[in-house]
Amino acid sequence: MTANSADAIHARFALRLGTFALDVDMQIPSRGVTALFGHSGSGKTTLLRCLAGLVAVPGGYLRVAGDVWQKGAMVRPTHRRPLGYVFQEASLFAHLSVRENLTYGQSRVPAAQRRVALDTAVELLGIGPLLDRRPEGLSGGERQRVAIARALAVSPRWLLMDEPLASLDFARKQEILPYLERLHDDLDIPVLYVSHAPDEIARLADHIVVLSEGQVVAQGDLRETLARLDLAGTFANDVGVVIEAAIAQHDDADHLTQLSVGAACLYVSRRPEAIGHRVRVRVHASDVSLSLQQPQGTSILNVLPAQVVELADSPVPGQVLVKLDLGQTTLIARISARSRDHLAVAPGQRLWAQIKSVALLR
Ligand SMILES: Nc1ncnc2c1ncn2[C@@H]1O[C@H](COP(=O)(O)OP(=O)(O)OP(=O)(O)O)[C@@H](O)[C@H]1O
Repeated sequence: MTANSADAIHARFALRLGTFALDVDMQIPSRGVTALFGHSGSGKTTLLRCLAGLVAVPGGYLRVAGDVWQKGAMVRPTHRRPLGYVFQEASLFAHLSVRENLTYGQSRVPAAQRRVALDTAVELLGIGPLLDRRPEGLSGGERQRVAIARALAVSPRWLLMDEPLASLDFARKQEILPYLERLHDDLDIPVLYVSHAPDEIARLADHIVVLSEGQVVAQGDLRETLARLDLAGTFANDVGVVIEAAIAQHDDADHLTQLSVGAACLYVSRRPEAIGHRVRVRVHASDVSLSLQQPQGTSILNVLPAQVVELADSPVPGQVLVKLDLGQTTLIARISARSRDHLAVAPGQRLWAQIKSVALLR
């Protein structure tokens, strides 16, 4: 399904809050995870509040999977929108157990409209052992998993997640991300996932909407959008691509996994998935360097033949971004302007891209 199909989610809102103006027209697929990306103050939470019906926007329009939630004078109130909403901080009822928090949410949904069984939500988020505990005794990561399960328990037609990992430290984030990936793989509920962490987005999303100063500056397929050099200013120091590849071979002795990317291969840290499984790898532009000849005697494991597609200035002075075609995938390299001149890098040129091994051995 594409973002333009009749079944897509379509939202159009324009409003002013003090000096801030939101003016958004977004169409996203009604399957998979869409990232809503933008810097602090770009309007992400305001847009989510419009979608949830928490902000009155006269003249707004919202259609979710063929169902119109707002049009003209018709505005469906928040409590009648089949939505799950997960906030930065889990807002659970402190006086109720985890189980009661979940059943409270579900009891608001008529039995005939329940599409997600409580057991499924509990199992997907791995919170079975926590059911009889009170929120106060849970870690931040556990609380957030319960909040996500509670949002699922209302059988939403759409799940809005507003930086659900923002309040967690790195270790807790790593603990929750696999559960979010499971939602992505196992549930047929579209998710709008707000984040300003490109690495998180790269792991979870299929589609992206980029907001800047209240306006949509890009929307589309995640991999194509991350590879756009004209958006480099938005991603600043985090410019990089997402490569989707199949697991070709494991090398247990060296703790490596070989991925096949078209005709080329890429070494990454030993992955747990089986051979043939498709995985995503994010490659930061700052971890890619260029060489005119095939490097010999180098410690770099990943050296791939590439062709220059285009060049653009980097947001960092004195550096440039080079978009490279690897056959079935794209890379971006960030090199110094001096190296560009020294190597005379130009569109159409064939050269070698080297990806710093440690970058992929995390
Ligand atoms: N009720 C309000 N009155 C006036 N200005 C507001 C109001 N609500 C939000 N704003 C302003 O609107 C802008 C967008 O805020 P919003 O919270 O949507 O941004 P955000 O992208 O979610 O930011 P963050 O990533 O920091 O959470 C900000 O400049 C904010 O100060």
